[in-house]
Amino acid sequence: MLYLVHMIVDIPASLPAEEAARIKAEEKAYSQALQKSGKWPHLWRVVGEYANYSVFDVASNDELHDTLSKLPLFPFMKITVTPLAKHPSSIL
Ligand SMILES: O=C(O)CC1=CCC(=O)O1
Repeated sequence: MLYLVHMIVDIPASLPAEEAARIKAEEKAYSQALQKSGKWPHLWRVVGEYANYSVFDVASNDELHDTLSKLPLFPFMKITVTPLAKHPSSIL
C-alpha cells in the first residue's frame, strides 16, 4: 500500500545543538535504511521549509504507524498521512 506522508519538523530552540545534531544523524541513518529496503521510495524537501513530502510503500496502516513512530524526529514532527489508491486513468 502506498501512502503520501507530509512531515513538518519543529525542533525547539531549547534543545541543545549537540542533541539536535545527534537526533538528525539518527534520522538520516533510519531513513536511508528504509529507502534502501524499498519501503520509503520517495523523500522530497519542501522548498523553503523544514518539511518533506514522502511516499511510503508498506503493507498496512499498522506498519506505517510503527515506521513513523520510530522516526528519531517523531517527537518534533507534525505528520499528515494520505492513503493512495490507483487512479483509473493512470498508465503506470
Ligand atoms: O529533514 C526532514 O524533512 C526530516 C527527515 C526525514 C528523513 C530524514 O532524513 O530527515
